[in-house]
Amino acid sequence: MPVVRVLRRVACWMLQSPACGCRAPVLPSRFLGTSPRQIPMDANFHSTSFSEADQQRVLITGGLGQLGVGLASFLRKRFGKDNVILSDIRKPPEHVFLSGPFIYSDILDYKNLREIVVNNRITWLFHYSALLSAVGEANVSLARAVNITGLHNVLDVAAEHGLRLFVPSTIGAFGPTSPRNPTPDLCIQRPRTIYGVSKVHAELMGEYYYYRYGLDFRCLRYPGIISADSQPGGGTTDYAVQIFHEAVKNGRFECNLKPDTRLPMMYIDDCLRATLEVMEAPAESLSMRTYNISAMSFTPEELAQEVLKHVPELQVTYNVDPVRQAIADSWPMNFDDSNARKDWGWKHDFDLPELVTTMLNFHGSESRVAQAN
Ligand SMILES: NC(=O)c1ccc[n+]([C@@H]2O[C@H](COP(=O)([O-])OP(=O)(O)OC[C@H]3O[C@@H](n4cnc5c(N)ncnc54)[C@H](O)[C@@H]3O)[C@@H](O)[C@H]2O)c1
Ligand SMILES: C[C@@H](O)[C@H](N)C(=O)O
Repeated sequence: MPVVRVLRRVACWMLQSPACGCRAPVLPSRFLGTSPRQIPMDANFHSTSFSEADQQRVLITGGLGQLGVGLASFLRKRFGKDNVILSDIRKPPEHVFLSGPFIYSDILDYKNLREIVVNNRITWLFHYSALLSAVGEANVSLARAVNITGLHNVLDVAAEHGLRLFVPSTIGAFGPTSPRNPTPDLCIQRPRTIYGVSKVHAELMGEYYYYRYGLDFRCLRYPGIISADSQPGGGTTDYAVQIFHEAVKNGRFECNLKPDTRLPMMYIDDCLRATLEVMEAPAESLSMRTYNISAMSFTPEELAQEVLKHVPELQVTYNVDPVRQAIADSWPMNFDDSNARKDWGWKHDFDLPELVTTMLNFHGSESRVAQAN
């Protein structure tokens, strides 16, 4: 039954992971484009000169945004200061520049990216460069270039040099026709922002490179991330960071989303720990390459109520930004992350009360917290 045998081989290639052993290279060559991106026929993407036991050499792209500096400091504790290179197209502030290796890297410049990976013997790449949801809508062509063309460069470099690649996705990869409460890992994804479209593209391209070329692609869909010592880069969930700055600075906060807009959120420490955990998870524990992760879900009103317990004089008003509101209304309200919990043991530490206390403590309001308790 030769037809059945052929169909079985094709199905095996399409359905199984590269680790299954039955996926002999089905196609004769691995061309990802024209020179300089040609990948030789005999390339083996798993045969770098580094084994799992070796010291990782890490590159973070887009590292000067809300999350990258925290990620670098977290990974440096694990891999050593000099083994984690932060990169961006912006000039780093002095404390960042002095805290460990920093390098200029424009992800739109493929040769520059490849040179950095080769010269620094990079083994793991965390790809953080992006234009977020609100700024993306304000500059669609730049968002398309950075989020889509930039991703292609990163995928090709990672595949060419056998890197383990982490790309964050987002709650924004879902849209109004997705189930929103809760949103599972696998469901309809028809986002209506360029940011969301580019992130669905990233999820699919990464998974395609995994199945097609054996690229070790790992991806988490982050909720809105809340951080104390870094500013958000122009997203829809930014209000949940800004309320803390404003509460402490001047006791007033004007929210740009309606009071009952429910979105999934996470404290940055949980986000960074999840990122390292999924990167270190044994390949055989990963039943998927893209996972939802979740911690809490709240509305501006609920967040304000929790902050008011510590800063009773805080005045919150609402002045809705129609662009951000339309985006938020199309996003998940609650995120189902049961697969991450089952497969690689994901568990969050911070719920809303711990988040609020931690954020206010960081902003120097310990005295107010003490007074309120
Ligand atoms: N912050 C969140 O709440 C959140 C939630 C979900 C997913 N994510 C994802 O996590 C990643 C990091 O997010 P963030 O909040 O730090 O973003 P950010 O907007 O704060 O930072 C992005 C960085 O990318 C850099 N960048 C822009 N163009 C570049 C280019 N051509 N080459 C290299 N770098 C370039 C910018 O200079 C900036 O420092 C992004 O991919 C984002 O989509 C973030
Ligand atoms: C949710 C996330 O991807 C980002 N904070 C945004 O609002 O655009």
